[in-house]
Amino acid sequence: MDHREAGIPGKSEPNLLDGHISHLALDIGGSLIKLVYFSTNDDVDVVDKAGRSGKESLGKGRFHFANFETSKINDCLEFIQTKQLHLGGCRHLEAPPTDMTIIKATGGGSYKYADLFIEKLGICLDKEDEMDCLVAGANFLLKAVHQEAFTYMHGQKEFVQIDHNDLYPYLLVNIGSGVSMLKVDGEGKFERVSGTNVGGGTFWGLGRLLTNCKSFDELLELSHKGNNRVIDMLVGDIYGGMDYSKVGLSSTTIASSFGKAISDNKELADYRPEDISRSLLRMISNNIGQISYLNALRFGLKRIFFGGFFIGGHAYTMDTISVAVHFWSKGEAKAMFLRHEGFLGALGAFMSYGKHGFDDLMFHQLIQSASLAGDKIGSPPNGKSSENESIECSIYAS
Ligand SMILES: Nc1ncnc2c1ncn2[C@@H]1O[C@H](COP(=O)(O)OP(=O)(O)O)[C@@H](O)[C@H]1O
Ligand SMILES: CC(C)(COP(=O)(O)O)[C@@H](O)C(=O)NCCC(=O)O
Repeated sequence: MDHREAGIPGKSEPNLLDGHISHLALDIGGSLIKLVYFSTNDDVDVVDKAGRSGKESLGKGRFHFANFETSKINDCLEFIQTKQLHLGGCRHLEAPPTDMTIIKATGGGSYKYADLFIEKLGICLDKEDEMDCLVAGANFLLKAVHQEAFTYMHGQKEFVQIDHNDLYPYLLVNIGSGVSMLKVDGEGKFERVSGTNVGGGTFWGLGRLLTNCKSFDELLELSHKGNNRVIDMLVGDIYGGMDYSKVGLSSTTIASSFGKAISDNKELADYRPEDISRSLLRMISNNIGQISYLNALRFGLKRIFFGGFFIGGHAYTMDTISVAVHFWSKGEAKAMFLRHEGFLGALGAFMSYGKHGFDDLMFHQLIQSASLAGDKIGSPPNGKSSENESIECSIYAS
């Protein structure tokens, strides 16, 4: 479990149980469950449509992020129970107090596990469409959070200044278990233009079988120490060490991922797991980068934002995707990454509280609260809460 919360430098961590958890939203995906919740100490007076007033826990506070493996859903239920996050669901002012708590949720698991949430926590999952949520989450982050988007190439990270008047259209590529590609034209205006079944689940699934790794983080760690050239067939391997310059292929370009394995006369056990992992990571990242660019080209899009937990802020993954986009677009298109890349769906589900019962929910005055170190921008690969991050903001109901 990776749990990121609070952490404004120089400020003390809030005791969440003392504070007020106002809302919880979930994204239950094929691999991971993502939680976003908002904590505040303020109570805000709200007036419902019939003119009745009541207290609603919106105000100045912060978003917190946590994630669990979907296969360990019971840990997630326990976390929600222990932190009493489910008490911060949405209950319409008109509703009698005995009514079941409603929690916004998205992802396939919001259907698959709906009964389990009712049974274990008495929570009714209010399902929101996954693609709607991804887009809402991405638009929110891009518009509201300072230094959210960045480019990453050859070890260089550069934050991208987002011009709110010139954000659309863009291509959103969400790399989860599988990959969805969406052309985004505005708030709630988008089309899912493509996807691929070769995604994060493929890396983890194939990698586990080929290396016997016990965790995703272990597999990723291996890739850092590997050399893909041991297994990949390069252009130079085919062309006697030379470039194939007539078509723009250098000798070091991968001609065929895993291609060396056909002629090496070796068994799986003869290859180092490190090299297998690196080759696999590169194959999948490169393929996604290429398909993304081709879709951007289809619609004349210059900007491609990548989300999803597969990226997880990992330098080598981002580098490979960026190089692929750069290579195929001849430098015309840019791959951009998001700091909260794994939480687009969950944030989008959170935003959807605004559609039901809190019509005028407005997100205001967002302040980035955490400074990030090194090249690890997203969740720590080992799943430990070594990096604290949250988004501090104010929410007003009016
Ligand atoms: N701790 C982890 N356990 C499993 N997969 C992880 C982990 N951290 C990152 N991943 C990667 O993230 C992918 C899931 O990304 P995510 O955006 O959460 O998709 P989904 O919504 O399908 O769960 C996995 O398939 C895997 O490649
Ligand atoms: C089915 C999904 C939308 C589910 O989302 P996920 O849990 O992978 O984040 C996604 O896995 C996907 O888009 N797969 C690719 C399917 C395809 O276009 O071939």
